[in-house]
Amino acid sequence: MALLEVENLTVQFYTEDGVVRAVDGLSYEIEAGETFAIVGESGAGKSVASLSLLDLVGRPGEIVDGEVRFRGRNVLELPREELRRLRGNDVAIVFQDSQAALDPVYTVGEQIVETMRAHEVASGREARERAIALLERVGIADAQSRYSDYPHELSGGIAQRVLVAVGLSCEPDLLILDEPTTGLDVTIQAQLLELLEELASSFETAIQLVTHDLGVVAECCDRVLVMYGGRAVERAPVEELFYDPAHPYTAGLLASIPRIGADRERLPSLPGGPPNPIQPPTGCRFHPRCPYAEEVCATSEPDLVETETGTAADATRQDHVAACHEHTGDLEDGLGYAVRVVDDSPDATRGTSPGGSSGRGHDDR
Ligand SMILES: Nc1ncnc2c1ncn2[C@@H]1O[C@H](COP(=O)(O)OP(=O)(O)OP(=O)(O)O)[C@@H](O)[C@H]1O
Repeated sequence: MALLEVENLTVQFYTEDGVVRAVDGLSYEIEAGETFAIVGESGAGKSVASLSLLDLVGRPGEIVDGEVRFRGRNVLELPREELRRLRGNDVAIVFQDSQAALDPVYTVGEQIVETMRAHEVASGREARERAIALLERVGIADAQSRYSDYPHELSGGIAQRVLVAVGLSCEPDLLILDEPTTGLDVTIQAQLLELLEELASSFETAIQLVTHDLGVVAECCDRVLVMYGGRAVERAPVEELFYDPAHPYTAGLLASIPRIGADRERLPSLPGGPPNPIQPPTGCRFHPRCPYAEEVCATSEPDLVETETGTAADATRQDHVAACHEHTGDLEDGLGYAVRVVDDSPDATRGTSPGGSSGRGHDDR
């Protein structure tokens, strides 16, 4: 049994303009200690999916279907008191806007100590000592004096680290980070990512990292789920996704990262914007933006299938799955992109050849 099992999660918002299906039949799993990324453009449903893990979707939203099992128990059916214990103790969420997430009237130390006290992890002097040790652990210099700082006295990078410390204060098994590096400068981003990697291995904490930035994913994740219009369009181990993207949307996301993909001009860029969430396109939701779309793409929605075999995927498999008619065998002309990733090391060039109805093959040049 995986640490977290999400099955057919479906979340709707009831708005004046109609029903928004923010998350639509999402399934995935996270193993203990694993770093798992959810990527996609703004509005793809990443944050709503994350909030759902702790049953935190408020009105006008509603989880209308699916299960979220943590250690085998459905979070969405837990009694209130158990759910409260789960939040923070077992699963912690760090939101994107760190300044807003910290309470302005409490010092950094008080916020960490209060979290420990509320979850009965530690109190009094012990909590204070542990809080200072945690601040040091997340790389904050002079932790002793930072302990007494108020949130407004912190820079963005430090505030983000403090939030990670708050998140880790109860030693959760799963830490959900929503856009943790947004708004930070590149150096601070790199430091934070390094820190997350280190924490994940030393605390054995699994991480669900939510981001729109595939560059961030490349730095520190084991597996990746790509979302588009509320649905999973691709899921793969991180290397596999970068070297052999199976969905044209993923290829488009990759094309926008500098450095990765020396032959970027051969990848399709992404014209247009995200789909209308109230009236998504028929068939494959990505088809209006897809350079390889054929008639079938507008009329029939592709299932999530294993890219090698074309057989139906389930949440449990660790391998490479995608929702594109190319992999169900229904696309006549195939995917015409090629990815050629040139590593820093001189002899580490790998790539994929252009797709076709015969399937995409490796092209180790
Ligand atoms: N409170 C709300 N009321 C109405 N619609 C909402 C609400 N919250 C989210 N949505 C809708 O749900 C969909 C998914 O939103 P979500 O915030 O999960 O996307 P996201 O992928 O996390 O994007 P971002 O990167 O911008 O945070 C969007 O269409 C959004 O408009």
